[in-house]
Amino acid sequence: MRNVRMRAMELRATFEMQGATVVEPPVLQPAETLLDLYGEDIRARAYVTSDALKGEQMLRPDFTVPVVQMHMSDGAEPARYTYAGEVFRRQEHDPERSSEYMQVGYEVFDRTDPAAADAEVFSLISQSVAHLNTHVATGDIGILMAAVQGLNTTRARKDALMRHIWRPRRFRALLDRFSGRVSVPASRVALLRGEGTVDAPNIGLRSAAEIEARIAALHQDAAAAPISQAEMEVIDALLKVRETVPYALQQLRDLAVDMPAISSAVTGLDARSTAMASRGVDVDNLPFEASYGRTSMEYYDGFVFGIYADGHPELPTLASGGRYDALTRRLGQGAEIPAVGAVLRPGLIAELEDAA
Ligand SMILES: N[C@@H](Cc1c[nH]c[nH+]1)C(=O)O
Repeated sequence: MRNVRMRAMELRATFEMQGATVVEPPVLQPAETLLDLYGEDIRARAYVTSDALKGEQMLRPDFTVPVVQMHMSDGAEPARYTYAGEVFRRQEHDPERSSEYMQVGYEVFDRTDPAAADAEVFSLISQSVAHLNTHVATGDIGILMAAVQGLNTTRARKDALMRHIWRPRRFRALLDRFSGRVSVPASRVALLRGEGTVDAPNIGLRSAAEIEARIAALHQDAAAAPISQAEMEVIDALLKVRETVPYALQQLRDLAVDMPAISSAVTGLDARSTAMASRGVDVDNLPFEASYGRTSMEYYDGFVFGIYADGHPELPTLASGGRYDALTRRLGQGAEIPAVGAVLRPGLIAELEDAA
């Protein structure tokens, strides 16, 4: 097989030719400040080690977070960056997958026209794999987030749903509970009635105050009205949207009539499709799934996409990416900038090229 590193450098050079600046974030990254930004899955899969002077360090699980941090501390605007190098993630559930592999990425920080930036990233990345047989999935986490934020329910319930957007089954279970579709477990009912409190020494990780706060939150939640049937129907319909972009847009516009909170996110999808079409993307046949992208990178909050090799369901994505506006805010110390990017996996690309 051809050298993966060389293939990675070639791919990076194509992004450099588009005007991106090459960056080389260190392999060792501060875990205490950065690890939380990835979310639960990556937090459990990062290689973390301690350093007496620098504190907990991790092998970078991706480039996006270090690049955002670098950009927010001293980047000029707008900016385009490219990089190539290894990332590290433990694969405890899937020994077939590598825990160390190369990525080549392209990241755009540009506040002028987010739809155009989405289209730019998508079309450049797609062009890099255009010679291979692939299929694409696209989605928009921002639509689901807007739907959750728009629910007529308590802040605490919305926060819980937002946290679990990334875990579709837990998300579903919460919705079922908040809407009264499933009844409250007997143990919870007993707890709320004040039964079952035992006079035991406090030996757990949580302090007595934390336990009391949690019980108070459960009482508040029990007193809240259920999420209405009508809202649940819109959410159910939204989660099922799986069409080509023009049909998906039609369905989403219909849903926005009943749930105006998603309107501006749907308008964003419309603008992106127009921007993609003007870059030559065949939008009429481009798949869109409202539930797509609820995966390991919890910093996405808008456009998401993945490109897969045809006939290789066992392989991870050849390319994937999305928008992460809120991440720039979290690392920006008051500043923020809309941002979007994606990575290619040169190792998989070279493997498929060799097989062709
Ligand atoms: N960093 C992401 C890919 C990405 C780059 N930019 C935006 N998303 C990953 O490793 O999966």
